[in-house]
Amino acid sequence: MIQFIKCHGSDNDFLLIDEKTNHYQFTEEERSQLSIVLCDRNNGVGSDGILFVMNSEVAEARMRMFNSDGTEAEMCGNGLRCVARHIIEQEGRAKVQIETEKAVLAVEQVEPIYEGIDTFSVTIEPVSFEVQSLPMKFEKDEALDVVIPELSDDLTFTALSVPNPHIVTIVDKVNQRELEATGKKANNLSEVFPKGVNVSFVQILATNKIFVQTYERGVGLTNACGTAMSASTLVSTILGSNEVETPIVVINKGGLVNCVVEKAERRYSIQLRGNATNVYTATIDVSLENNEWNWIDSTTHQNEIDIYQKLKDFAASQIY
Ligand SMILES: N[C@@H](CCC[C@H](N)C(=O)O)C(=O)O
Repeated sequence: MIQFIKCHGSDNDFLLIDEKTNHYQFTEEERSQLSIVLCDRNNGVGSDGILFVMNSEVAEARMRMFNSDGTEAEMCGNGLRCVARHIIEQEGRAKVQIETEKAVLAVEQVEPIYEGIDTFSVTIEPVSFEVQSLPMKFEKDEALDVVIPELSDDLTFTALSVPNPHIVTIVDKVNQRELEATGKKANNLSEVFPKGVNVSFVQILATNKIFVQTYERGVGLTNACGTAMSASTLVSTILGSNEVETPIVVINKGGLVNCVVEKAERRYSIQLRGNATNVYTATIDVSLENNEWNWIDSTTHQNEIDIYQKLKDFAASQIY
C-alpha cells in the first residue's frame, strides 16, 4: 500500500509520497518505475512527476523529484512549494529548510499572492550561466541571447542552470506548437544537450509581467514549470524587461506566481512564490512486478480546488 497526496503548484501536478513519515523504503529502480507507472495519464493516476519526501541529516526533509518518464531532476520549483507546505504543516513552523540534490534551500509561508491562496516562497539556486553547468556543448563559456544553429535559425536562446538545465527565448507571442516542436528537438539533440533541457518561450506582457510556457525535459508541455518561470524571469530581467528585487508577475497556463530576482555580488538567486494546493489524499495498492495498481481510498480537498479556480480564472484573463 502507498499513501500519497495529489498536489499542484500552478497546475504542474505531482504525487507527493512521504517516505519519511510512512517509513517506505524504495529502491532507486522502484522510484523510477513508480513514476513511469503512476504518472501515466491514460493508465496511471496521472501527474507530471512524483515528489519523494525523505529524511535528511542537514535539513527538516529531503526532496527528490522524478519526471513522468522515470528520470530524476536536480530540482523542481513548483514541487518544492508542495513539499514546503507539507513539511511546514508537519513541523508547525512557517520557515524550514529542504535538502535538494544540489543545495539546502530555505522555504517559508508568506503573504498570499492572491486572495485566499496559502502561499509558499522557495529559493531557487544555485544559478549558473556557464554552459557546462547544464551541460550544453557550445563554442563559448556562456550562451546569452544567441542562435543555437542545431535548434533554430531565428530564435535566440539564453542557457542557464537553476540548477536543472534550461534554455529560454523571448518571443512576441507564445506559439504552443512551435514550443512543442522545439522542445522535442532539443531533447533529441544529445550532441548539444547530453542530459536534455527544459525549453521555455517567454512573452513580455508589461514591465515586470511576463507569460511563460515550457516544454519540460522528461515530461513534455506542462501547465507551468517553477524552475523555468524562475529562469525566464531572470533572463527577461537581464535582457531589460523587469527590475531586480521587485516581484515579477509570471502568468502561466495553470495560474500565476511571483518571482523576485536577487543579486548578491555576482551571484543570482530567485524567490519563487506561489500556491501549493492539495487536490486529494489517496491510498493505492501497487504491484510493480506486473505494473498494476488499484485505488483503496481517496479524500478530495474540494475547498482548496474551488479557491484555486478563482486564481486560475484571473490568470487566464491576463493572457493576451
Ligand atoms: N516542473 C518542475 C521541474 C521538473 C523537472 C524538469 N522536468 C527537469 O527534468 O529538469 C518545476 O516546477 O521546476
